[in-house]
Amino acid sequence: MDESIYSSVSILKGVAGKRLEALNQLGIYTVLDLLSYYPFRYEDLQVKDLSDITDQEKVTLKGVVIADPVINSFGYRKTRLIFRIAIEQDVIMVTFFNQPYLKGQVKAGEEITIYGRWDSKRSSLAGMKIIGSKTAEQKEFEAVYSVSKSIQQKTLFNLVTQAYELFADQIPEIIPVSLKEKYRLISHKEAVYAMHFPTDEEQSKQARRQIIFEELFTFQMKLQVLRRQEKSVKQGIEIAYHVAHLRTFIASLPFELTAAQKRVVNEICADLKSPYHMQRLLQGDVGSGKTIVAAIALFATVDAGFQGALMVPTEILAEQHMESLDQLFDPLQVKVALLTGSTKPKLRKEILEQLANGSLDVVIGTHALIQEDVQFKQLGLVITDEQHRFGVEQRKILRNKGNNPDVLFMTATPIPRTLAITVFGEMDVSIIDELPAGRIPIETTWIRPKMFESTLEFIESELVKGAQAYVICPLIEESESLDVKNAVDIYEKLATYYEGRYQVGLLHGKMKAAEKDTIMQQFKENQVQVLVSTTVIEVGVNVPNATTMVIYDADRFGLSQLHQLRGRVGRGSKKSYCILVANPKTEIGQERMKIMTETTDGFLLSEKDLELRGSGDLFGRKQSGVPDFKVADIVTDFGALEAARNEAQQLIKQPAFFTDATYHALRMAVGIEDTEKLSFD
Ligand SMILES: Nc1ncnc2c1ncn2[C@@H]1O[C@H](COP(=O)(O)OP(=O)(O)OP(=O)(O)O)[C@@H](O)[C@H]1O
Repeated sequence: MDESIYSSVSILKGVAGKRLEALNQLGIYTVLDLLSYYPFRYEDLQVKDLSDITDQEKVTLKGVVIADPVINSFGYRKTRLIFRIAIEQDVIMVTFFNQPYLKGQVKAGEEITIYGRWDSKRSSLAGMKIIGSKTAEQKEFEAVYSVSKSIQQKTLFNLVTQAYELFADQIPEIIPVSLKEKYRLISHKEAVYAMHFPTDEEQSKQARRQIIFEELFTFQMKLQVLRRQEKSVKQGIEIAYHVAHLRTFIASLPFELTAAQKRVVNEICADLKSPYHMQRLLQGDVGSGKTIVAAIALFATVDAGFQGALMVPTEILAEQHMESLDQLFDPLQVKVALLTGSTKPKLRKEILEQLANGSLDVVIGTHALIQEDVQFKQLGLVITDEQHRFGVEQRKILRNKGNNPDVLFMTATPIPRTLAITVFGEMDVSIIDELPAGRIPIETTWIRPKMFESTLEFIESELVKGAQAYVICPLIEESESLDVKNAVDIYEKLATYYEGRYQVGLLHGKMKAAEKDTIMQQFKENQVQVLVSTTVIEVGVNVPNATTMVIYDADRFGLSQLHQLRGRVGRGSKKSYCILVANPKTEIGQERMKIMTETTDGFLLSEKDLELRGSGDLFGRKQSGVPDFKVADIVTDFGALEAARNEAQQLIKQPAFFTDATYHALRMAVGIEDTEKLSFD
């Protein structure tokens, strides 16, 4: 018989047609899916003492039936089954509406356990179900499933029961015995049983522990397998740079690298030199100095005779990187070019030719880099900045442009460790966890919109000292053109206010690229002192002379985004300020503002963001590939996540730990076709 736990649920009795459809809608296709469809909560059926319960609480009470019940009819075909029970010295009334058939279970002199809603004024219980009598076995917990209109709790529960009875022995055990012992985990079979049919709280806790670990472990194994495949199937490029050249280059920089920068440079360079394909995520808080690390990696690549590409999400950022890299590379005869959507056709053609014949060493650009006609002679390294803004597909296209070049992803959004491990688990991670010396922490204040006028004076007190300021405009959800209107209004207001003393500039997404460049350039050169902008400047912009950041509607941004915006100031040696203008209506909104004023630690903020908003909101769950675990939660189960990751990393090197059965279970869970080989070597 080839019916198995991996077969369609339709092999169960009573599953066909509409019911099958309803199950499918809940994501239940196979018997295993059904058994893994866990209750989202349990009804506590533990018997309570009368002295411990409050009015309208749902409780379980146990007593002795005083006399046989009576049935009253009322209204149209409505009935009331009424009886009294004695609970020690007390007597209470119990009423069941419209369930006259229960009469047979209620017998004078017998013990009975009833679940219902307590009415303390009347000393009565509105019965919901009889959970223990002479004829019914008593449970302390009852599973509650999230169901749809087309399928009922009871039906689902009965199907789960049927599936368990038939297929319990086939419930896959993925976790090797050695790990189970180490983490004192029960078997998956026991866990599945206890998830659906727990008899006490302890059992249900043990079950959750097992399921959480199993989910996280399976996911981490999957990442490890993918990564192994990537490493073994595709050999990377060996970038054999000259250490002495690299040292000279680093020594020529205008500043000494921080210890953290040195560490990540070492990590990246070791990867470049190895014949493996590098997939590394470089994480660093705003202003921590990632650009220079990218520059060093690009230099090493060029030194070894390869080309490098740096892909960024906005033209403004591309321009900015072009400028700073050109300054560094020009004296060394490293040729750099900028390629964006607004590069003129003639220049574009030239750049493409030079990339193809190898006379251009480094190209910096936006998504224009991934167009089909862009070909490289010897692409060795691809760096993508702010990688979560690019889709996976776009990254792949760029990667495929060479002979499997090394890849470095940079992100200024401090991804919480929890997320980094889950989402980017297949990558190596380098972290810059230190800011260059001499930075003064940014002072953040939160004001109400009506106090905005006073900020104008404050800004001026900074302008007087020769510094510059950003003003980020209110957000309009529905329409970018309304955002622009807001920006224009504020721009006009400020331009009038500072007229004759300071120049105010305006920047928004609807402007042409050339206009944006001009205004950015003017701001960089301090010809414009106050830049009014929509959020287009959010990522990467580096004007160290700017010391004030005013953010309108601050409560409508996530903490990570606010931190990004705030990170545009405090990039030099001058003291900087951030003013949040907001009138949050919700408590969470207020808490967010408060947290912002209390810390400038980007990692802490993004952890908080995750707590307050949930991981889905941080990058958009679908895009980020944050897996939808059934029970595990990457924030609260962080400890288990780390353990699972470490174990997966070890185990992938020691396949002997897997028995045929666990190996098969893992293969099924990871979703690897039979024809593919799980690569362990
Ligand atoms: N080791 C260092 N010592 C002093 N200044 C440094 C050092 N490293 C970088 N800087 C300077 O710090 C500023 C911020 O660096 P950079 O623009 O690379 O930050 P970033 O990590 O890209 O930040 P963001 O993600 O916000 O763009 C720049 O002006 C840069 O020249």
